[in-house]
Amino acid sequence: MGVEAVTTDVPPKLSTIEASKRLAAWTAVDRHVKEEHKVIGIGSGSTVPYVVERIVAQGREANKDRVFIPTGFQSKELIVKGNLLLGDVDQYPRIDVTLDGADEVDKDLNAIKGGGACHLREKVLAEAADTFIVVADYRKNSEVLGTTYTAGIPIEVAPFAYAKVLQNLHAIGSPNAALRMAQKKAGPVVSDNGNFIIDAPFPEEDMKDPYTLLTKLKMLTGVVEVGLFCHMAKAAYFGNQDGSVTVRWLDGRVEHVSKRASPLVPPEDSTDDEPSPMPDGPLEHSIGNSKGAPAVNGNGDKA
Ligand SMILES: O=C(CO)[C@H](O)[C@H](O)COP(=O)(O)O
Repeated sequence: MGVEAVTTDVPPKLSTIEASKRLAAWTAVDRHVKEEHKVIGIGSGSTVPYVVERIVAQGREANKDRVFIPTGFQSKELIVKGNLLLGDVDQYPRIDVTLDGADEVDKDLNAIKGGGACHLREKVLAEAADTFIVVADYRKNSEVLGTTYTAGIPIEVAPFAYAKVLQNLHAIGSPNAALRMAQKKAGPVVSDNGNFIIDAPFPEEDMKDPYTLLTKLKMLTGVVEVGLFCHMAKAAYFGNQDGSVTVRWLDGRVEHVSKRASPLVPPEDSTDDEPSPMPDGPLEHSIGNSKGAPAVNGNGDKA
């Protein structure tokens, strides 16, 4: 039996930012979590609960023979509370699709991740997936990384090596790199893997070439993983304030899904669409890029 058509109950009123997160998450789930997908990676952060909410709404039948792989404590809880089957990447090193949040995404779909200190497991699940999809609100959609997320690049380090790595980071261009301290505990944040996190801000010139920076940081002995995800996501979905969704694809296309096509808009509301910054095409959304990319269908496959 196929994925059930999801009824769009009018959801509770949310703040604009929360509504944008939900919009991005629901649109991405509707397009990328298909009947044939049986192993699904679930990321971390405040957008991911909406991902799980939408997957649960596909119904018991759709989810009964699926297994869900978490990226940490939070997503494990979401999976368990959603009555979904919990699995581990040990058992399922190949994942059909992983959906995750991000702290910031640049125009080339590079992302900063690790604001929640989960980026080691997040990167493993992103890499293990045939398709990795990022979901976020409009504030995360940037030209260059480090524009809105200014805390620095999250770097997971072996506790034994943290002082040495900090010294290395100060020497290679991040003088303000610092150990992330816990809020309601004396001492550092400890990741789900028992490691420490360093936040390392770098100047814009480094952030413009995140792949080079990533390779440099990964070479430091004691670094376990770096919260720069380069060339990994197939697409990033950003929920906008006006109820539309901007989708950036890995090949450079930028798609605008109008409010009219949103899973959140009940049919009777579909005519009072606000003017869209980009024209609506015949597929209820428009695609544009400077390379004149071909039209795509709702899954991002060539139409
Ligand atoms: O990388 C992450 C955790 O390590 C999160 O995905 C990232 O921090 C985004 O979270 P949010 O959706 O709450 O902004």
